[in-house]
Amino acid sequence: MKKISLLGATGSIGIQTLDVIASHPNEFNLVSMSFGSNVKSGIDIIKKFKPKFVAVKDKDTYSLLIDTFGSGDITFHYGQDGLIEAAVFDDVDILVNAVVGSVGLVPTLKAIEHGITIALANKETLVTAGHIVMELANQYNVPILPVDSEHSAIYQCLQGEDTKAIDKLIITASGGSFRDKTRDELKGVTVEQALNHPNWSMGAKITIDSATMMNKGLEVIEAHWLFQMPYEKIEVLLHKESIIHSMVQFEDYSVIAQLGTPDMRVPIQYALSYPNRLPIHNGNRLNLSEIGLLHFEQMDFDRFRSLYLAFESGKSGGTMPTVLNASNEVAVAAFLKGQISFLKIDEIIEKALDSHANITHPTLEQIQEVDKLTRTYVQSLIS
Ligand SMILES: NC(=O)C1=CN([C@@H]2O[C@H](COP(=O)(O)OP(=O)(O)OC[C@H]3O[C@@H](n4cnc5c(N)ncnc54)[C@H](OP(=O)(O)O)[C@@H]3O)[C@@H](O)[C@H]2O)C=CC1
Ligand SMILES: CC(=O)[C@@H](O)[C@H](O)COP(=O)(O)O
Ligand SMILES: [Mn+2]
Repeated sequence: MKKISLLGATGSIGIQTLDVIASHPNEFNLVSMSFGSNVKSGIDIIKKFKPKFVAVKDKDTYSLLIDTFGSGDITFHYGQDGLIEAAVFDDVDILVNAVVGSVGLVPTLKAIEHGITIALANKETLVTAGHIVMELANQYNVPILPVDSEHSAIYQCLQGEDTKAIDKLIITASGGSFRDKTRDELKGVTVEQALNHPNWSMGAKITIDSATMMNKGLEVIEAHWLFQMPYEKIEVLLHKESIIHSMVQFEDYSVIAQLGTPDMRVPIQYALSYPNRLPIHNGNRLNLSEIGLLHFEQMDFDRFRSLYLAFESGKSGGTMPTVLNASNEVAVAAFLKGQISFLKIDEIIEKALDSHANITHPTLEQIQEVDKLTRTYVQSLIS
């Protein structure tokens, strides 16, 4: 029985992780969890899964939970300290980090220091401080198991392979909600249109990232760190069907791909059951003869400016990816609130990057400072 801590239980990945846990009660046990402000969903989850520890974002939600559940079997906490305690509670075996944004960084680092295996959905953590996370994971010999579908696909393709024989990683991209629009046609697009992803049902932030193609940019940086791969060996291919979740080309030019219907429970479950596989509950079998042709196109870096900015930030390294991530988080939140237009997202990120003096080998404290300053700077641009 693996003891699981789940950060972000009320989110898209969180709910699907709970489905995996519930469908394999002899394999997984939820002992600790966190959520933000979705109290109704949070209370339902607590009643169903009966975790021993629950962390929430703020004190008001914490007080409400104490009123609802009393101070008996479950320990409640809130804020950043709560998130960290939830991550490392009672020597859990696996931390599923499914919060959104760089708030997931410190809990991940603390869990690594406790020797807890990390199942990582929260890609912002690796983007903002990849070198620190990977160095610490090496030092404590802690596996970082990818949950992101493309990275899980690559991880699966690499099982039993010699990573030195990799020619390149090929990350597939659906193209997001506006993949068939020109940049000019993006001028008047609405939040509702942007949230309408063609293949995946996901949280709001990642769905907007997918529409700007920043999601793919973040994934390129995530792949760089997870697989220790130079950027020159990472390619992004437009693949509108989202059937091939990613591929690896080897030096003999053999290509190994992982395919499946778009169902995040598969990579989540693979991370939880690794190195074994388990049957998937109510899954959809991939039927290739029904699908017909699969299509691939090269990426247009002028059309998808965010992808270009992400590659450039990744190659520059240091604190540039931190600025990329923080400016994107603030710009996307502003777009979702109707404060800026869709095309302003790229523009703001580029301004933030242009105005930043890179710190080449930043400490955690420097990263946190740059993250904070970038957020303030971008807020000032917005207002
Ligand atoms: N959704 C998907 O299919 C995929 C997601 N990912 C990545 O996984 C991560 C989660 O994405 P997704 O599930 O879509 O996001 P959601 O927005 O659906 O869920 C985010 C979760 O984090 C909680 N949360 C948000 N802010 C805070 C905070 N400041 N402190 C504590 N908890 C917080 C939310 O709580 P509440 O709702 O209660 O406020 C919610 O439980 C992201 O990094 C995303 O890029 C990667 C691949 C696929
Ligand atoms: C399911 C998943 O992993 C998402 O990151 C998904 O890949 C988004 O799709 P695109 O960014 O390719 O549109
Ligand atoms: Mn992905």
